[in-house]
Amino acid sequence: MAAQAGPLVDLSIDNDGIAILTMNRPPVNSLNLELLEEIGKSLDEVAKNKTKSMILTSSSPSVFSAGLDIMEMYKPDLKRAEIFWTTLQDVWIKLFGSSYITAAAINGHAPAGGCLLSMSCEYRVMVEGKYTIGLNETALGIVAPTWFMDTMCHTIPIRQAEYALTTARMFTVDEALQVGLIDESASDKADAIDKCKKFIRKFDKIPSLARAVTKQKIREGPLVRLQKNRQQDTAEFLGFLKNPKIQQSLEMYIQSLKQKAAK
Ligand SMILES: CC/C=C\C/C=C\CCC/C=C/CC(=O)SCCNC(=O)CCNC(=O)[C@H](O)C(C)(C)COP(=O)(O)OP(=O)(O)OC[C@H]1O[C@@H](n2cnc3c(N)ncnc32)[C@H](O)[C@@H]1OP(=O)(O)O
Repeated sequence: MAAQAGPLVDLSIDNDGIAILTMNRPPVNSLNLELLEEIGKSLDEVAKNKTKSMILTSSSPSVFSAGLDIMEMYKPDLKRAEIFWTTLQDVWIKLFGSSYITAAAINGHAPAGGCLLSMSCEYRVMVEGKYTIGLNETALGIVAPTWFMDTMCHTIPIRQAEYALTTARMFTVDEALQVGLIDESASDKADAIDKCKKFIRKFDKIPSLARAVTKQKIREGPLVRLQKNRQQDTAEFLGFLKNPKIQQSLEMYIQSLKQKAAK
Protein backbone atom coordinates (compact mmCIF):
# COMPACT_ATOMS: atom_id res chain seq x y z
CA MET A 1 0.00 0.00 0.00
CA ALA A 2 1.30 3.51 -0.86
CA ALA A 3 2.67 5.73 1.94
CA GLN A 4 0.00 7.90 3.54
CA ALA A 5 -0.06 11.44 2.18
CA GLY A 6 -1.82 13.93 4.46
CA PRO A 7 -4.06 13.41 7.48
CA LEU A 8 -6.18 10.27 7.78
CA VAL A 9 -9.36 12.27 8.30
CA ASP A 10 -10.53 15.77 7.58
CA LEU A 11 -13.05 17.41 9.90
CA SER A 12 -14.53 20.68 8.71
CA ILE A 13 -17.56 22.70 9.74
CA ASP A 14 -19.59 24.25 6.92
CA ASN A 15 -21.50 27.56 6.94
CA ASP A 16 -24.63 25.84 8.26
CA GLY A 17 -22.68 24.52 11.28
CA ILE A 18 -22.70 20.96 9.93
CA ALA A 19 -19.54 18.90 10.54
CA ILE A 20 -18.20 17.02 7.52
CA LEU A 21 -15.97 14.10 8.50
CA THR A 22 -14.03 12.78 5.49
CA MET A 23 -12.07 9.53 5.70
CA ASN A 24 -8.79 9.83 3.81
CA ARG A 25 -6.74 6.65 3.79
CA PRO A 26 -6.01 5.80 0.15
CA PRO A 27 -6.54 3.68 -1.73
CA VAL A 28 -9.70 2.22 -0.14
CA ASN A 29 -10.10 3.68 3.39
CA SER A 30 -9.50 0.28 4.96
CA LEU A 31 -9.98 0.76 8.69
CA ASN A 32 -6.64 0.21 10.44
CA LEU A 33 -5.92 1.17 14.04
CA GLU A 34 -4.65 4.65 13.18
CA LEU A 35 -7.65 5.53 10.97
CA LEU A 36 -10.06 4.30 13.64
CA GLU A 37 -8.26 6.37 16.29
CA GLU A 38 -8.58 9.48 14.12
CA ILE A 39 -12.27 8.84 13.43
CA GLY A 40 -12.81 8.39 17.18
CA LYS A 41 -11.05 11.68 17.97
CA SER A 42 -13.12 13.51 15.36
CA LEU A 43 -16.36 12.10 16.80
CA ASP A 44 -15.24 13.33 20.25
CA GLU A 45 -14.60 16.76 18.79
CA VAL A 46 -18.03 16.92 17.14
CA ALA A 47 -19.64 15.95 20.46
CA LYS A 48 -17.50 18.40 22.48
CA ASN A 49 -18.20 21.35 20.18
CA LYS A 50 -21.91 20.62 20.40
CA THR A 51 -22.12 20.64 16.61
CA LYS A 52 -25.75 19.85 15.74
CA SER A 53 -24.96 17.33 13.03
CA MET A 54 -22.32 15.42 11.13
CA ILE A 55 -22.00 13.95 7.64
CA LEU A 56 -19.58 11.04 7.18
CA THR A 57 -17.98 10.61 3.75
CA SER A 58 -14.77 9.65 1.96
CA SER A 59 -12.11 11.41 -0.10
CA SER A 60 -11.89 8.46 -2.51
CA PRO A 61 -13.65 8.79 -5.88
CA SER A 62 -14.97 5.21 -5.73
CA VAL A 63 -14.75 3.74 -2.23
CA PHE A 64 -16.53 4.89 0.94
CA SER A 65 -14.60 2.34 3.03
CA ALA A 66 -13.37 -1.21 2.28
CA GLY A 67 -14.13 -2.15 5.89
CA LEU A 68 -11.60 -3.41 8.39
CA ASP A 69 -8.01 -3.51 7.22
CA ILE A 70 -7.48 -7.22 6.75
CA MET A 71 -3.78 -6.79 7.54
CA GLU A 72 -4.82 -5.94 11.14
CA MET A 73 -6.25 -9.46 11.40
CA TYR A 74 -3.73 -11.47 9.39
CA LYS A 75 -0.93 -12.92 11.58
CA PRO A 76 -1.32 -9.97 13.97
CA ASP A 77 0.57 -8.80 17.02
CA LEU A 78 -2.07 -9.74 19.58
CA LYS A 79 -1.55 -6.69 21.79
CA ARG A 80 -2.12 -4.38 18.81
CA ALA A 81 -5.08 -6.53 17.70
CA GLU A 82 -6.70 -6.04 21.11
CA ILE A 83 -6.26 -2.25 20.91
CA PHE A 84 -7.53 -2.33 17.31
CA TRP A 85 -10.70 -4.15 18.34
CA THR A 86 -11.46 -2.01 21.38
CA THR A 87 -10.92 1.11 19.26
CA LEU A 88 -13.42 -0.21 16.71
CA GLN A 89 -15.91 -0.87 19.53
CA ASP A 90 -15.34 2.71 20.80
CA VAL A 91 -15.93 4.21 17.36
CA TRP A 92 -19.17 2.28 16.96
CA ILE A 93 -20.40 3.25 20.45
CA LYS A 94 -19.59 6.92 19.76
CA LEU A 95 -21.20 6.97 16.32
CA PHE A 96 -24.24 4.72 16.86
CA GLY A 97 -24.84 6.28 20.29
CA SER A 98 -24.19 9.90 19.32
CA SER A 99 -26.68 12.55 20.38
CA TYR A 100 -26.04 14.78 17.34
CA ILE A 101 -27.67 14.10 13.95
CA THR A 102 -25.65 11.79 11.68
CA ALA A 103 -25.84 11.03 7.96
CA ALA A 104 -23.56 9.16 5.56
CA ALA A 105 -22.81 10.36 2.02
CA ILE A 106 -21.69 6.99 0.63
CA ASN A 107 -19.65 7.92 -2.41
CA GLY A 108 -18.54 4.43 -3.43
CA HIS A 109 -18.24 0.82 -2.29
CA ALA A 110 -19.14 0.11 1.34
CA PRO A 111 -18.46 -3.53 2.22
CA ALA A 112 -18.40 -4.93 5.77
CA GLY A 113 -16.98 -2.36 8.24
CA GLY A 114 -17.72 0.36 5.65
CA CYS A 115 -21.37 -0.70 5.64
CA LEU A 116 -21.29 -0.79 9.48
CA LEU A 117 -20.11 2.84 9.71
CA SER A 118 -22.83 4.02 7.32
CA MET A 119 -25.55 1.98 9.09
CA SER A 120 -24.49 3.55 12.38
CA CYS A 121 -25.60 6.91 11.00
CA GLU A 122 -29.27 7.91 10.96
CA TYR A 123 -29.56 8.48 7.20
CA ARG A 124 -27.73 7.13 4.15
CA VAL A 125 -27.45 8.61 0.68
CA MET A 126 -25.44 6.55 -1.84
CA VAL A 127 -23.99 7.72 -5.13
CA GLU A 128 -25.35 5.86 -8.18
CA GLY A 129 -22.88 3.64 -10.01
CA LYS A 130 -21.56 0.11 -9.93
CA TYR A 131 -21.01 0.31 -6.20
CA THR A 132 -22.14 -2.21 -3.63
CA ILE A 133 -22.90 -2.17 0.08
CA GLY A 134 -23.45 -4.94 2.63
CA LEU A 135 -22.01 -7.19 5.30
CA ASN A 136 -20.02 -9.84 3.42
CA GLU A 137 -18.24 -11.49 6.38
CA THR A 138 -19.56 -15.04 5.83
CA ALA A 139 -18.04 -15.04 2.32
CA LEU A 140 -14.63 -14.58 3.99
CA GLY A 141 -15.36 -17.50 6.34
CA ILE A 142 -15.80 -15.14 9.29
CA VAL A 143 -18.77 -14.23 11.44
CA ALA A 144 -19.92 -10.64 11.82
CA PRO A 145 -19.95 -9.72 15.52
CA THR A 146 -23.37 -9.46 17.17
CA TRP A 147 -23.25 -5.65 17.22
CA PHE A 148 -22.66 -5.57 13.43
CA MET A 149 -25.74 -7.80 13.07
CA ASP A 150 -27.72 -5.68 15.55
CA THR A 151 -26.86 -2.57 13.53
CA MET A 152 -28.15 -4.19 10.35
CA CYS A 153 -31.34 -5.39 12.11
CA HIS A 154 -31.79 -1.78 13.25
CA THR A 155 -31.63 -0.65 9.61
CA ILE A 156 -33.52 -3.23 7.53
CA PRO A 157 -36.21 -5.79 8.43
CA ILE A 158 -34.81 -8.74 10.41
CA ARG A 159 -35.84 -11.30 7.76
CA GLN A 160 -33.89 -9.35 5.11
CA ALA A 161 -30.97 -8.92 7.52
CA GLU A 162 -30.77 -12.66 8.25
CA TYR A 163 -30.85 -13.48 4.55
CA ALA A 164 -28.27 -10.81 3.70
CA LEU A 165 -25.92 -11.80 6.55
CA THR A 166 -26.02 -15.54 5.91
CA THR A 167 -25.57 -15.15 2.15
CA ALA A 168 -22.96 -12.33 2.45
CA ARG A 169 -25.22 -10.29 0.17
CA MET A 170 -23.71 -7.21 -1.40
CA PHE A 171 -26.52 -4.88 -2.53
CA THR A 172 -26.40 -2.69 -5.61
CA VAL A 173 -27.53 0.89 -5.06
CA ASP A 174 -31.02 0.07 -6.40
CA GLU A 175 -31.31 -3.06 -4.27
CA ALA A 176 -30.12 -1.18 -1.18
CA LEU A 177 -32.75 1.47 -1.83
CA GLN A 178 -35.50 -1.12 -2.22
CA VAL A 179 -34.71 -2.89 1.06
CA GLY A 180 -34.12 0.36 2.99
CA LEU A 181 -30.39 -0.17 3.53
CA ILE A 182 -29.96 3.30 2.05
CA ASP A 183 -32.55 6.08 2.14
CA GLU A 184 -31.79 7.86 -1.12
CA SER A 185 -29.49 7.63 -4.14
CA ALA A 186 -27.59 10.60 -5.55
CA SER A 187 -25.98 11.55 -8.85
CA ASP A 188 -22.59 12.39 -7.31
CA LYS A 189 -20.91 13.18 -3.98
CA ALA A 190 -22.06 16.83 -3.94
CA ASP A 191 -25.65 15.70 -4.51
CA ALA A 192 -25.27 13.08 -1.75
CA ILE A 193 -24.05 15.74 0.69
CA ASP A 194 -26.91 18.09 -0.32
CA LYS A 195 -29.43 15.31 0.31
CA CYS A 196 -27.86 14.56 3.71
CA LYS A 197 -28.17 18.28 4.54
CA LYS A 198 -31.82 18.25 3.51
CA PHE A 199 -32.37 15.37 5.94
CA ILE A 200 -30.55 17.30 8.69
CA ARG A 201 -32.70 20.41 8.06
CA LYS A 202 -35.84 18.36 8.80
CA PHE A 203 -34.89 18.71 12.47
CA ASP A 204 -34.77 22.51 12.45
CA LYS A 205 -38.16 22.70 14.16
CA ILE A 206 -37.77 19.69 16.45
CA PRO A 207 -36.49 20.43 19.98
CA SER A 208 -32.98 18.98 20.01
CA LEU A 209 -33.06 17.38 23.46
CA ALA A 210 -36.28 15.49 22.66
CA ARG A 211 -34.74 14.32 19.37
CA ALA A 212 -31.47 13.22 20.97
CA VAL A 213 -33.08 11.35 23.88
CA THR A 214 -35.50 9.61 21.50
CA LYS A 215 -32.60 8.50 19.29
CA GLN A 216 -30.59 7.23 22.23
CA LYS A 217 -33.53 5.35 23.72
CA ILE A 218 -34.38 3.62 20.45
CA ARG A 219 -30.70 2.63 20.06
CA GLU A 220 -30.21 1.61 23.67
CA GLY A 221 -30.64 -2.19 23.21
CA PRO A 222 -27.65 -2.85 20.89
CA LEU A 223 -25.49 -0.35 22.80
CA VAL A 224 -26.14 -1.91 26.21
CA ARG A 225 -25.60 -5.39 24.76
CA LEU A 226 -22.08 -4.51 23.58
CA GLN A 227 -21.24 -2.47 26.68
CA LYS A 228 -22.15 -5.47 28.89
CA ASN A 229 -20.19 -7.91 26.71
CA ARG A 230 -17.19 -5.88 25.61
CA GLN A 231 -14.56 -8.09 27.18
CA GLN A 232 -16.14 -11.28 25.88
CA ASP A 233 -16.48 -9.73 22.42
CA THR A 234 -12.77 -8.82 22.44
CA ALA A 235 -11.81 -12.28 23.70
CA GLU A 236 -13.83 -13.86 20.86
CA PHE A 237 -12.09 -11.65 18.33
CA LEU A 238 -8.64 -12.57 19.66
CA GLY A 239 -9.61 -16.25 19.79
CA PHE A 240 -10.76 -16.04 16.21
CA LEU A 241 -7.43 -14.54 15.14
CA LYS A 242 -5.57 -17.42 16.79
CA ASN A 243 -7.52 -20.01 14.78
CA PRO A 244 -5.23 -21.45 12.01
CA LYS A 245 -8.23 -22.11 9.72
CA ILE A 246 -9.29 -18.47 9.95
CA GLN A 247 -5.73 -17.35 9.22
CA GLN A 248 -5.72 -19.61 6.18
CA SER A 249 -9.03 -18.11 4.94
CA LEU A 250 -7.67 -14.60 5.45
CA GLU A 251 -4.47 -15.47 3.56
CA MET A 252 -6.49 -16.78 0.60
CA TYR A 253 -8.71 -13.70 0.67
CA ILE A 254 -5.70 -11.35 0.68
CA GLN A 255 -4.22 -13.25 -2.28
CA SER A 256 -7.49 -12.95 -4.20
CA LEU A 257 -7.65 -9.20 -3.52
CA LYS A 258 -4.05 -8.74 -4.66
CA GLN A 259 -4.62 -10.79 -7.83
CA LYS A 260 -7.72 -8.76 -8.63
CA ALA A 261 -5.85 -5.48 -8.03
CA ALA A 262 -2.96 -6.61 -10.28
CA LYS A 263 -5.29 -7.29 -13.27
C1 LIG B 1 -18.31 -16.18 16.69
C2 LIG B 1 -17.33 -15.29 16.02
C3 LIG B 1 -16.88 -14.28 16.94
C4 LIG B 1 -16.07 -13.38 16.70
C5 LIG B 1 -15.47 -13.11 15.41
C6 LIG B 1 -14.96 -11.84 15.59
C7 LIG B 1 -14.63 -11.04 14.69
C8 LIG B 1 -14.53 -11.21 13.27
C9 LIG B 1 -15.01 -9.94 12.71
C10 LIG B 1 -14.43 -9.61 11.50
C11 LIG B 1 -15.15 -8.46 10.92
C12 LIG B 1 -14.78 -8.03 9.77
C13 LIG B 1 -15.40 -6.89 9.10
C14 LIG B 1 -14.63 -6.38 7.91
O1 LIG B 1 -14.74 -5.23 7.62
S1 LIG B 1 -13.59 -7.45 7.07
C15 LIG B 1 -13.10 -6.56 5.64
C16 LIG B 1 -14.00 -6.93 4.53
N1 LIG B 1 -13.74 -6.09 3.38
C17 LIG B 1 -13.80 -6.57 2.16
O2 LIG B 1 -14.04 -7.73 1.94
C18 LIG B 1 -13.52 -5.58 1.06
C19 LIG B 1 -12.38 -6.03 0.23
N2 LIG B 1 -12.09 -5.04 -0.81
C20 LIG B 1 -12.80 -4.93 -1.95
O3 LIG B 1 -13.77 -5.62 -2.18
C21 LIG B 1 -12.34 -3.91 -2.92
O4 LIG B 1 -11.03 -3.51 -2.58
C22 LIG B 1 -13.25 -2.65 -3.01
C23 LIG B 1 -14.57 -3.02 -3.69
C24 LIG B 1 -13.51 -2.06 -1.64
C25 LIG B 1 -12.52 -1.58 -3.89
O5 LIG B 1 -12.15 -2.12 -5.12
P1 LIG B 1 -11.03 -1.40 -5.99
O6 LIG B 1 -11.00 -2.13 -7.29
O7 LIG B 1 -11.26 0.05 -6.00
O8 LIG B 1 -9.68 -1.61 -5.16
P2 LIG B 1 -8.77 -2.93 -5.12
O9 LIG B 1 -7.91 -2.95 -6.33
O10 LIG B 1 -9.60 -4.12 -4.83
O11 LIG B 1 -7.89 -2.67 -3.81
C26 LIG B 1 -6.82 -1.72 -3.80
C27 LIG B 1 -5.81 -2.14 -2.76
O12 LIG B 1 -6.42 -2.14 -1.47
C28 LIG B 1 -6.29 -3.44 -0.85
N3 LIG B 1 -7.49 -3.71 -0.02
C29 LIG B 1 -8.77 -3.71 -0.42
N4 LIG B 1 -9.59 -3.93 0.61
C30 LIG B 1 -8.81 -4.08 1.70
C31 LIG B 1 -9.07 -4.37 3.08
N5 LIG B 1 -10.33 -4.50 3.57
N6 LIG B 1 -8.03 -4.45 3.91
C32 LIG B 1 -6.77 -4.30 3.46
N7 LIG B 1 -6.44 -4.05 2.16
C33 LIG B 1 -7.47 -3.94 1.29
C34 LIG B 1 -6.17 -4.39 -2.04
O13 LIG B 1 -5.58 -5.61 -1.64
C35 LIG B 1 -5.30 -3.57 -2.97
O14 LIG B 1 -3.98 -3.63 -2.45
P3 LIG B 1 -2.69 -3.63 -3.38
O15 LIG B 1 -2.79 -4.87 -4.21
O16 LIG B 1 -2.80 -2.38 -4.21
O17 LIG B 1 -1.55 -3.65 -2.44
